[in-house]
Amino acid sequence: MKFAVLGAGSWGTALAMQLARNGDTILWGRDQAAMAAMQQTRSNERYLPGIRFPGKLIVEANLEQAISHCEAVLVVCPSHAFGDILKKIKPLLGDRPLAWASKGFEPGTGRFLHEVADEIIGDQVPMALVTGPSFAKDVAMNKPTLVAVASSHKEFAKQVSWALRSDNFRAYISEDVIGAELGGAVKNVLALATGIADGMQLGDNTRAALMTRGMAEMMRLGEALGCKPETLMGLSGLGDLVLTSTGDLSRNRRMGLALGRGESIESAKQTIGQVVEGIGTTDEVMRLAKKHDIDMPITEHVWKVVHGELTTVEALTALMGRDLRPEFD
Ligand SMILES: NC(=O)C1=CN([C@@H]2O[C@H](COP(=O)(O)OP(=O)(O)OC[C@H]3O[C@@H](n4cnc5c(N)ncnc54)[C@H](O)[C@@H]3O)[C@@H](O)[C@H]2O)C=CC1
Ligand SMILES: O=C(CO)COP(=O)(O)O
Repeated sequence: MKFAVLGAGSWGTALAMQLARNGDTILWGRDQAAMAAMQQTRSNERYLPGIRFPGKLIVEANLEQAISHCEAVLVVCPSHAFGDILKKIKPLLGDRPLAWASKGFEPGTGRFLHEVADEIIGDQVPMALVTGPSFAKDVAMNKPTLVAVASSHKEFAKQVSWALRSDNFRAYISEDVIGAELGGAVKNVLALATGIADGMQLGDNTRAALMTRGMAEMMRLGEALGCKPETLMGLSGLGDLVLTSTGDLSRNRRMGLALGRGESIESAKQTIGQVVEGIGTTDEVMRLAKKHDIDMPITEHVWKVVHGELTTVEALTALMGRDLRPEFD
């Protein structure tokens, strides 16, 4: 199946490279100059410097051309741009199936991306999402990686998973779309939390505690939303939480590290220079937690730090001072 990958940031480029290891794959990005440079160097020097594209990756700066020459579309943009891109491609999509690999919620409404896709595209085409522990750089460098493909259309999930498959890449399929999306979003908030703790040099015990109790928060919210617990314990939840809470390639972790060292969000954003989904996702996870009356103290205290209501030290003191309770309710 020939994909057009829409979004030529680090993850879109890496996924297009992975698909192109198997067959012709189109990579489209909105920045004409950046696409021309990619065409010339056969690499994405801004996001994945020095890593050459496979021969079957086709760089395309024209959106209509990209879609008309593909059999399926994979959208890989920041979550805040997801709805806009879908509206733009809807008239071009025809009966091509649609996948995405963005992680997060629609800002302002807190809707899951599959809800946004359902509203804009409807049941016009099969849909799936790709998620799990996968740093773009490692995938671009062809390091062994496992992801999950979630869809209510099992056949399309299988097609995506086969299109992505290689000696160093395996994609497991799942029918739990909400669980897969929730895991990939909440782990970004928890990567901020563990990053903050590491930036404050609180040590290994603290990181393990935040990851474990953060996981408990994810599971509580997941239960309220009807997710399968095993999805959250799998690649899209725990797997991605471990990766982004411990791996310094994570932009969310690096944002947390900067906040923990006392830097401002704005200055850290400048330094990182790429999308940090966890900042906006914190608002949307809090919105969901309140709506479903779920206790999520780590998320809540990340929210307070991000919104300047507490310093990192005050947040730590407040979390450590909470009432004692059973580990499992
Ligand atoms: N980088 C990674 O390792 C991974 C990223 N993701 C997710 O993939 C999504 C994209 O992230 P990255 O590629 O890493 O971000 P990035 O910061 O590397 O690049 C973002 C790209 O999106 C483009 N973009 C922004 N608004 C757009 C719009 N309205 N229309 C078209 N293009 C637009 C930008 O021009 C830029 O090329 C995020 O949701 C992220 O959480 C998921 C797994 C791994
Ligand atoms: O989702 C990711 C890896 O699975 C990338 O994480 P960051 O967005 O924190 O870099």
